[in-house]
Amino acid sequence: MSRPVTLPPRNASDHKGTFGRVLLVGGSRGMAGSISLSSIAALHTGSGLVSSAVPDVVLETVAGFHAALMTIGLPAEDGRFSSDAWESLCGRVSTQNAIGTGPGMTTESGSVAIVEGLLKQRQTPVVLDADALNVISSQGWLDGDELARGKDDAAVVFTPHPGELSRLTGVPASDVDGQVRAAGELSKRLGFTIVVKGGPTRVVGRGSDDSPVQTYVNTTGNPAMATAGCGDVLTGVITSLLGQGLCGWDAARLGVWIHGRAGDVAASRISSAGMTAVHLVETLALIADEMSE
Ligand SMILES: NC(=O)C1=CN([C@@H]2O[C@H](COP(=O)(O)OP(=O)(O)OC[C@H]3O[C@@H](n4cnc5c(N)ncnc54)[C@H](O)[C@@H]3O)[C@@H](O)[C@H]2O)[C@@H](O)CC1
Ligand SMILES: Nc1ncnc2c1ncn2[C@@H]1O[C@H](COP(=O)(O)OP(=O)(O)O)[C@@H](O)[C@H]1O
Ligand SMILES: [Mg+2]
Repeated sequence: MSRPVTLPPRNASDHKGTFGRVLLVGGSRGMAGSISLSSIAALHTGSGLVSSAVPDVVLETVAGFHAALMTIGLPAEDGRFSSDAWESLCGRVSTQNAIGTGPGMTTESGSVAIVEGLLKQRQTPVVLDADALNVISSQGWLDGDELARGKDDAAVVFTPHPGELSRLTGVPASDVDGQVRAAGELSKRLGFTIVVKGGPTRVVGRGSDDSPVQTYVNTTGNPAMATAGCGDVLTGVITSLLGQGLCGWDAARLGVWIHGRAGDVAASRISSAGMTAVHLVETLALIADEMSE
């Protein structure tokens, strides 16, 4: 049960500001649950303040999932972000300790502008998942080195499943070793940390600017997690850990570890076939102290 890295224990003088302010951006009409799961996962892994920025047509739905969540309604069209959503969001970016985006947001023009804006800014760490990654592949933004991170830039963490990674790299989902190699090349070229999801999940990245790209193989998790929304939960976990001050490499490794551990505990308490992402996110709250010394 060895953790790849630990969080410090909480002190008596700590307050919510100590544990970071994070923002989860995504969702659409029909996929309001995805970004809600990400946001609740951030609350359940220790973030002090969590907001969800969603198309305003789903604001009440998302707010109704958890009373501790703050919600920001962004301009919407046909149930998803409209092209001016980024203009409403961009002023809030620098107020956050970390931002996660992608779950449930579709790849329409509003999402394209949000992903572009978040990649261009370099102050706030970001996690990109699901449709944020699909936007990047469809726009061909990985072809050049424009997105490359320098040593003073905030972390970028990608969390693709094999289908998304195939769209990003061209390596088919069936070629696991090839996908890990392609993720390593991407990480080396652009300085990102890349979570290659699967059984087991691998994290590819580097701990500091002068260390080589490494691969961490996660030891937790199981096939009960092969159910809708479990990846959305991971997006929120890693965003939460970045917001608590971990670097991309540490947030991704500890994130996949606690996420898989919650999956193991939930599967044994519920059942392998019957466990859902809701059980997973509830279990995270019960075991979150396992991340601390
Ligand atoms: N409750 C919700 O609102 C949910 C919304 N979701 C959203 O639904 C949208 C579509 O995402 P999906 O991931 O379902 O669709 P995708 O089309 O990205 O992924 C599904 C395909 O990817 C491949 N794939 C996925 N995992 C694989 C694996 N382990 N091995 C091999 N191939 C694999 C398969 O070809 C599969 O058909 C996203 O916006 C996503 O965030 C999902 O996250 C599920 C839950
Ligand atoms: N067989 C498995 N073994 C271990 N973990 C798994 C397995 N199947 C799925 N998972 C985990 O569940 C999550 C699924 O993510 P993803 O495909 O993005 O789901 P969704 O988009 O539906 O939320 C990943 O973190 C993955 O590692
Ligand atoms: Mg996913």
